[in-house]
Amino acid sequence: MTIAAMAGSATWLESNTWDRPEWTIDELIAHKEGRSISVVLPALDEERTVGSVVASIMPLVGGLVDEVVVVDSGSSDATMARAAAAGARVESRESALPGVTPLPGKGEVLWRSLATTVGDIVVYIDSDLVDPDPMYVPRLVGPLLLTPELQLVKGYYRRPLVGSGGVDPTGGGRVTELVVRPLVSALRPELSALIQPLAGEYAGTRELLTSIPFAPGYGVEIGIVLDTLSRYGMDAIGQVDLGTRTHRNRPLRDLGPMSRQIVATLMSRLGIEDSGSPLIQFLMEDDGHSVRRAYPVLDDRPPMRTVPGRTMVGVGAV
Ligand SMILES: O=c1ccn([C@@H]2O[C@H](COP(=O)(O)OP(=O)(O)O[C@H]3O[C@H](CO)[C@@H](O)[C@H](O)[C@H]3O)[C@@H](O)[C@H]2O)c(=O)[nH]1
Ligand SMILES: O=C(O)[C@H](O)COP(=O)(O)O
Repeated sequence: MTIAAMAGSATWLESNTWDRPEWTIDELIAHKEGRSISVVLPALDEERTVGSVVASIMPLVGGLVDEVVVVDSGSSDATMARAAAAGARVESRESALPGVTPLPGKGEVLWRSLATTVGDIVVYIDSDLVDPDPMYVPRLVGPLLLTPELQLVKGYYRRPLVGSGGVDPTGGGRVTELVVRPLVSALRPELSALIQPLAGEYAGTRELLTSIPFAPGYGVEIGIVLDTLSRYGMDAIGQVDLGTRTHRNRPLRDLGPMSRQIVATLMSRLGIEDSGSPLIQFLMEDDGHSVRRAYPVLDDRPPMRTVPGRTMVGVGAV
């Protein structure tokens, strides 16, 4: 933080951005003060990367981290076996929350993870990361452990885009830059200083995460950010520099449906009615085109603490 931040005259960007996180793991452990930390990886067909992401976190278990759980999203490949071999506890959607029929999507597994973990702080890490930095988790929990006002800490980073033309070192984050940040600046400008609102690497308090609804698909991250803002205000949100983050870049045709869902969730949080109409994609082929429709999901999962049988309060060390 800057001197202005420490003097109490800072903007949110100055006071709530940790741009040079240098805590040691031992320092962070000393600040746990009885709080437990769960790390959750959502995974759908990530057999190529999930093992190395788990392996980057396992050395923290028993010290800073209390449990590492991969929640599988219905994979048909060896994701669950690779995650278990790397040392994670692996849960299916059904085992994470028995008795509730699963919905498809990423938000669904993040929501279910709250029923099968106990940490006072929950850290989400995507499982498609390439060469993940072992300091992601320590950096994400640092602000939460040290700053009582915070409820949510998002990672931010440099984002390469790997394509047929090679690597563009800062070309990644296409949905973030072309859809989400422009909409945020139009509709919730106070969030404009949040560098990676869609980051899949973030940490929140159980108190926050169990008290808000979850969009079941790719709307989950923008939903969490907007709900945190409306319930707790900007002072409850922080962001921390994680360095460089490389992941599997999806083709443009997959990012349209993702964007359609994010727009629907964003509008619902702002009280703007969505038509519910699909995004219609015209996929050009050599001899014509095919048409694909992507419908947004407009219903949310309820706050986990309202689900029968789930009291969902922090229970201290695992
Ligand atoms: O139905 C799904 C889809 C994805 N995932 C997992 O979710 C993570 C991120 O999914 P991905 O399709 O790679 O998303 P990105 O293209 O990386 O999209 C960005 O934007 C999304 C929408 O905000 C966020 O969810 C992502 O974390 C963020 O990186 C990966 O571990 C996936 O295996 C699931 O578990 N279930
Ligand atoms: O966060 C995003 O904007 C999407 O995940 C797309 O990211 P990419 O352009 O780095 O693949």
